[in-house]
Order: sequence, then C-alpha cells, then structure tokens
Amino acid sequence: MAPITIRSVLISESVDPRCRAVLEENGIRVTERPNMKTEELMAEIQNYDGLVVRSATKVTADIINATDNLKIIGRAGTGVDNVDVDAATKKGVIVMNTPSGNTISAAELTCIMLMNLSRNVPQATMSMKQGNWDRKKFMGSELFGKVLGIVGLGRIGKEVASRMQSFGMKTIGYDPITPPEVSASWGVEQMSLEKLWPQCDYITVHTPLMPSTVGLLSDETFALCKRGVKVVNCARGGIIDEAALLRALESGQCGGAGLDVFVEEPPKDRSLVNHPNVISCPHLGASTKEAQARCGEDIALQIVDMVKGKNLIGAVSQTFLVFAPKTLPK
Ligand SMILES: NC(=O)C1=CN([C@@H]2O[C@H](COP(=O)(O)OP(=O)(O)OC[C@H]3O[C@@H](n4cnc5c(N)ncnc54)[C@H](O)[C@@H]3O)[C@@H](O)[C@H]2O)C=CC1
Ligand SMILES: O=C(O)C(=O)COP(=O)(O)O
Repeated sequence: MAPITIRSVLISESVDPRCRAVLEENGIRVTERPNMKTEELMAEIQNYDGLVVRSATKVTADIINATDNLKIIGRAGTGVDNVDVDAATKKGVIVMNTPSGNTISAAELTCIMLMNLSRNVPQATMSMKQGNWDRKKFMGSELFGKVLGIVGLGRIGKEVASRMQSFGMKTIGYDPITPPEVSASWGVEQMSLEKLWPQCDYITVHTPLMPSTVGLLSDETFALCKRGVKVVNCARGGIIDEAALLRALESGQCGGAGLDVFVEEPPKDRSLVNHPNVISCPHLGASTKEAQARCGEDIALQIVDMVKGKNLIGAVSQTFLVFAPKTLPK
C-alpha cells in the first residue's frame, strides 16, 4: 500500500492517552478537542490530515466534504455507523476501526445484563437504598437450562455464547455469514429467525447497525416470541425497535430488557429507561480501562502503519480498512 502523509491528527473524543503518545512518538502533531459541536468540527477539521473518534462524533458527509485535507478517519472502537463511510470512500478518505479491541468488554457487559435480568440486582439495590427489605418482589429465575438466542454470531456473539454456556444456558443463534458448522463448534446451533424466536427465554443482539438490522426485534417478531422473553441490546440502538419494545414490556410479552445503547444518545424520551423492568447503561460496553487502552493504541498504530505504507490487511492481524459497511470482513 502506498504511504500517505499524516502530519496532524484531531482527536474529537475521550480516547486513551496511548493514542496520542503513539502518534506523537511517530512525529504526528495531535490535538484533543472533545465535545465539539458539528459546526466547530466542520471548521476545525480543515487543519488536520486525520481524525480519531469513538461513537459520539457523527462524521457526516458534510464534515467529510468540508475539507480536502482529511485523509484518514480512525474509529477507536468497533461500530462505524457514526461515520458516513460511503461519503468517505467517494472522497478517497480511508476509514479504519479497531474491531477486536473491545470485544471482551462488550461481551462481559452483555453477560452482566443477562445475569441482572434474571435476578433483578439493580432494582433490588435501588430498593435497599430506599430503606426497604423486599425479598418477595425480587424473586428471580435461574439461567441454568434456559435458552439464549444470539442474533449476530461474530466476535462478541461468540464470546457471549461461551460465557453463558458456563451458566448452563442452551445457546442457539442466527447469522447470515458465519457458517452453521463454525458456530456449532462453539456450541451454538444455528437456525432461521422464525424458528429461533419462539424457543428463546433470552435474546441478545450482536449485529452491526445497518438497514437490514434496524428493527430486527419489532412488533411482528416480539409476537413470535415466548411470553415474558427477556432481551438485551449491547450492540446499537434501533436493532430492537424502541417503540415496539416499550409496547411489549407494557403488555408483558417482554419480561425485561437490558439496554446499553439507544437510537438517540442520550435518549430524550426516558419511557424505556424508566420502565421498572428495564436495566440500562449509558453506552458502557467498551468503557473499561483494558478496552480503551487497546482501542486507543491500536488505532494510533494503524495510522502509523498507514504512514509507513504497510499493507494493513496483511501486515497487522485483527486490523482492516472499512470501505463499505456491508462488506466487513471477519
Ligand atoms: N455497546 C458497546 O459499547 C459496543 C457495541 N458494539 C456493537 O456490536 C456490534 C457487533 O460487534 P462484533 O461482534 O465485534 O462485530 P462482528 O462484525 O464480529 O459481528 C457481527 C455479526 O453480525 C452478523 N450479522 C450481520 N447482519 C446480520 C443479521 N441481519 N442478522 C444476524 N446477524 C447479522 C455478521 O455476519 C457478523 O457475524 C458492532 O457492530 C457494534 O455496533 C461493539 C463494541 C462495543
Ligand atoms: O466500539 C463500538 O462499537 C462501541 O459502541 C463503543 O463505543 P465507544 O467507543 O465507547 O463510544
């Protein structure tokens, strides 16, 4: 791959200090300016060859087209749905992410959500803090012997499966790309979604956000589920339709939800967050010291490799360039 010149990088969110350190060690000037408004970013971006973001910066076509200087957008994390990859590709701007740096953290948070949904620990904690001792209200159910449906059997889905199998859960799943014999080797039986929905006691989604995954769980699909099914979304807001989820929670068709992500972050409408059977986090899946250290360092090293003209696809394991979200390699 031909080397490209990157003299300056703007970091527009809170990224691990290793990112800045690695870039500066390699002679790249770094500016950190978190919490910029869109108009500020559009003006500021003119002065840089590279931009490093997490999930909060919306790198729209307007921002990409506001400058001819930008050569690279580095996503210190997995999902690139906050970057207009098509606009970047048209403009010849490289988009890269760090797809494995936060896998374990996101998988662990998913498992924590599943466990808390089974035993109501967050609700019981709140009740205790209010001075109560309510043992009856928080009767739970064992995970042992229950069926977990995993929609999206990529990096995170696989790690969730092995962890929940150790609790004695039966893991079934669906993925249009991961071959059934591959997921079977990790103990996940694949089947069509129509077959999967009615079998699950718990469902967790681990797909990217794309047109084909918006509303994977909807009024129609909730109706096919077991009454009282519990659902987790630590992937992206909108994969579980939020209005349909609220209706399912209110009718009892859904018995509980663990939500780390929302269509709008932070969500202005708090109906879901305030529902007694919902436990939630402010997009914390990747918010561990370990994940942030890996993602921050990885994205900086990838940018440096680019400057040195290394062919990233072959030279650095776990690294790839994103040119079109629908063709992400594993
Ligand atoms: N809450 C958080 O902080 C975090 C959230 N994420 C989200 O989790 C998503 C998944 O991450 P990874 O597992 O690392 O990605 P991955 O690319 O390894 O796996 C995604 C899987 O989804 C599958 N898929 C695509 N369309 C599907 C569909 N219609 N139905 C079922 N499966 C489908 C793909 O074939 C792939 O196997 C990311 O795209 C990101 O949005 C990732 C990290 C942290
Ligand atoms: O990596 C991802 O896809 C995430 O959702 C994590 O987002 P963050 O980097 O914590 O803003």
